[in-house]
Amino acid sequence: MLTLSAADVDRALTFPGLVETLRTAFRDGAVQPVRHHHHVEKPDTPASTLLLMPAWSDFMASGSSAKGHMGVKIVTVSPGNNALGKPAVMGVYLLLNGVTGEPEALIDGQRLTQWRTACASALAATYLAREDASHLLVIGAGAMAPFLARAHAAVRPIQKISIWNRTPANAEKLAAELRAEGFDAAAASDLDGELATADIVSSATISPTPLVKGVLLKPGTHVDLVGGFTPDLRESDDEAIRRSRVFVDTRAGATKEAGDIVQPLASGVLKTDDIVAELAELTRGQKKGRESADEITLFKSVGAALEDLAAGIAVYRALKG
Ligand SMILES: NC(=O)C1=CN([C@@H]2O[C@H](COP(=O)(O)OP(=O)(O)OC[C@H]3O[C@@H](n4cnc5c(N)ncnc54)[C@H](OP(=O)(O)O)[C@@H]3O)[C@@H](O)[C@H]2O)C=CC1
Repeated sequence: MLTLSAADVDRALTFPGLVETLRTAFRDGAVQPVRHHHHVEKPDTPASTLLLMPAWSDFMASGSSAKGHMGVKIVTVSPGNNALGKPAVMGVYLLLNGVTGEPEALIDGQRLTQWRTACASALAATYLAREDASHLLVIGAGAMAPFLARAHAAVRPIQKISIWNRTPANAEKLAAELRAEGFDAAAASDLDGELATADIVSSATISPTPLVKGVLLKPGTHVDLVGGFTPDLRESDDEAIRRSRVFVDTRAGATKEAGDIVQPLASGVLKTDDIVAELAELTRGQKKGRESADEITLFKSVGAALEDLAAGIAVYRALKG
């Protein structure tokens, strides 16, 4: 069995490559049971969330077990980690042979998650962001943020990246990292001003209260919400939902787990039928993404085990020798 580190994952993947891998994976589908979502209470730090995310190749649909894989991600989200200077998301991915169940690779789950989440957002942006989107606002400067910047820049002609973060010093640090990679990136202090001018707003925070205020968004904006992963977390307000055509990674996940969708559904601001499409429907051409230059589109992701399986297979194939 291969043991693959974050550096191995970085070596194996490219942003345009993984976007296309995920496009194929969502189009073809995989078996992905509802993930286990456990709340781990602790006396002296905020509760952790423990997620168990299995998926396997849809052997019955393909009619062949020859090329399949099974896999499971064990991932935790511990908001208290930020105060310790550590990222909230930790995890491992175990890839198994689809026929025999033999372990094939144990992959750094944190890094696999960063790549597949960012590329799922970029995949959505290929359907939902304006083709000429050039100003990206990233909200949050944690582990996900640089991956979201790189992934969006791989699918749209991004000229300028603004980064707003609760702790400004972390936004400055990320901006410097992205500038060293050749991006025109700068930390921003005026979130409202940035929301009013950005073409793509990509948010990956653990904020319990909305940061993306819908009233400020300009026509044509694409909003990419990555952060909120429980019904009580929320990155966008009701007005953002009201003004947008709303898309999700999976209806099953987003309508159950994402506060940005669950809360407006509960209050009646959003109806189930208002969710235009999930990624599988976009990739299969069953539903259309952006329909006009002026509409505001909003994509909410909570993550899907199929993304980990597809990314895990891509890493394994690239490195197995
Ligand atoms: N949709 C999906 O598939 C995935 C979603 N996620 C989610 O994305 C989010 C970010 O993940 P990641 O970058 O790995 O996490 P990190 O822990 O590395 O970063 C957390 C970020 O959130 C900010 N933040 C934390 N608390 C608040 C708050 N109360 N108000 C405003 N900002 C806050 C932090 O700011 P500061 O620098 O000030 O601490 C930091 O920018 C998490 O919620 C995670 O669960 C992650 C992976 C996959």
